[in-house]
Amino acid sequence: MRQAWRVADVRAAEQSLMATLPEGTLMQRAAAGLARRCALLLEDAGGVYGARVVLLVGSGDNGGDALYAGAALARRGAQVRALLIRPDRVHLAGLRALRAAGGFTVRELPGQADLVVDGIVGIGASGGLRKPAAALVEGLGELRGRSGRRAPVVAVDVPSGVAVDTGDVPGAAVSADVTVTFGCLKPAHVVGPAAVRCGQVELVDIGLGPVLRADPAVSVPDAADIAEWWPRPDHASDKYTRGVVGIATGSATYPGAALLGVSGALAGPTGMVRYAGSAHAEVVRAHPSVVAVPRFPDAGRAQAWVCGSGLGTDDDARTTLRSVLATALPVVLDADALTLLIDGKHAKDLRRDAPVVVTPHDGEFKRLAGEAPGPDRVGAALKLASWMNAIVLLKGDRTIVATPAGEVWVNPTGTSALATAGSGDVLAGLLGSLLAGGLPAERAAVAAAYAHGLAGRRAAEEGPVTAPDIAAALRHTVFDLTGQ
Ligand SMILES: NC(=O)C1=CN([C@@H]2O[C@H](COP(=O)(O)OP(=O)(O)OC[C@H]3O[C@@H](n4cnc5c(N)ncnc54)[C@H](OP(=O)(O)O)[C@@H]3O)[C@@H](O)[C@H]2O)[C@@H](O)CC1
Ligand SMILES: Nc1ncnc2c1ncn2[C@@H]1O[C@H](COP(=O)(O)OP(=O)(O)O)[C@@H](O)[C@H]1O
Repeated sequence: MRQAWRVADVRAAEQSLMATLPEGTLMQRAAAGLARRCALLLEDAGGVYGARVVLLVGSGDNGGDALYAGAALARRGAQVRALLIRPDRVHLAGLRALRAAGGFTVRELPGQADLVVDGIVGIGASGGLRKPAAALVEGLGELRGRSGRRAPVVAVDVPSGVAVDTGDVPGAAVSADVTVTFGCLKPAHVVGPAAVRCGQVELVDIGLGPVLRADPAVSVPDAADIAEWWPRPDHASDKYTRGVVGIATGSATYPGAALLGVSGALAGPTGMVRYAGSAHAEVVRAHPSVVAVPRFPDAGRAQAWVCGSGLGTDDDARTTLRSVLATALPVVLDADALTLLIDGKHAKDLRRDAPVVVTPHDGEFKRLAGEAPGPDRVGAALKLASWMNAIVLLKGDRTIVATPAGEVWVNPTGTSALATAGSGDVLAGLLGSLLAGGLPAERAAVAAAYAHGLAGRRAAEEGPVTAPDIAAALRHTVFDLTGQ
């Protein structure tokens, strides 16, 4: 698992660490790590000696990092030019170091470069990127160097122009190939459109870990977490002890939603899938192992229910939702179930002892919360989770899972291949199976999003992706993750 901290917490940790160290130590550590990564990129593209390096240098310590790293590269024979955003305000010691190493300043962006270092602004940024920096960053991706290669852009700490604590990109911003960050990750590295701007993120240890005492703003699961959490059968298991998941989705009008939810559930860890709804005949035809009945009261016992997509919003659908919520079981509410909650004004404080996971996309979120997630997706998901007293899985490129207790996870495996009709139905079914298999609701949501994203990627390797392809790829994905 990786974790990211907010700027105020990073600053506090840096202050307490700096108090124990000679002045400038942290910047030297940061710049050394930055120079090392830049040198690796240049070595891959013809060597450091003679390479043309352009530094974009803002007026704060972010610019200082860039200048010291530039000095290190100049000492290895690179031609380093620094474009100072505000020549009247620059990290003077860093500039002296660059000049002493043979680097110099320029007034305009050179026509050619083998590497660009973005040190315009780091965690001290406030608001969108201002002029003249805003105009400067637009053309960066076009710079070319030796043998016509596009110059990679290395961002110092964060790409300039992103909102560090929220991951929003309010205006012009750098798109980096590599972001070298210091001490710990920040939310912009993992969430929102900013995460995409970071490229590959490399963390340089500057000794911050032991003094970073605040709770992280977000956690990011990795494959080892998911493998550890995923329920597995053992020699004493039978189909019931592995858990039974119930699917109450789809309708005569939308049988596909039922089929997709069931196919997601079948890829999960439970020993049995039950289905209740008017698509029962189609479900059994496509998936003979499923026990399917037309009505929820006749469905038999399950350990968790999934309710919503394709269900419709008529009286029958309302009755089914009411029955599902009346159980003492964990439930996943998706799509039409969310609409029914809103129409019935029942979204606030669901007051159930067993957990509820709601899985809105942005449109559903807007209807549930009364406003779109906006630029702070993590903050918005947390607010809705607290208001509903439910776990919120806010779908998107970096799907967010937020709990009423204030924990937040961001899924790193998303792919735009998932943006296809019915993909969310597969996710809801899988999530229900993980809940029924005994995972705590927060972990079930995180694990489902993780595996769903990997399955989308895997399916995309074979061509354009539809929701059944995601469900099919889930089996292989789960095997890769868990060895079973
Ligand atoms: N602290 C540490 O121990 C360590 C810190 N380290 C490094 O320091 C960085 C933080 O440095 P920092 O605090 O000097 O802030 P920084 O990101 O350079 O920005 C401030 C400058 O930017 C300007 N500016 C602001 N917003 C702007 C905008 N929208 N558009 C344009 N300009 C804008 C602002 O101008 P002003 O608003 O004052 O006019 C001010 O001049 C951190 O990210 C890391 O790289 C590492 O060395 C490791 C140890
Ligand atoms: N651009 C994107 N990048 C990555 N994942 C996406 C993107 N757009 C949508 N997704 C994912 O695709 C799924 C779509 O779900 P949903 O909107 O409920 O679709 P449907 O209702 O058709 O099943 C979600 O898991 C969401 O996170």
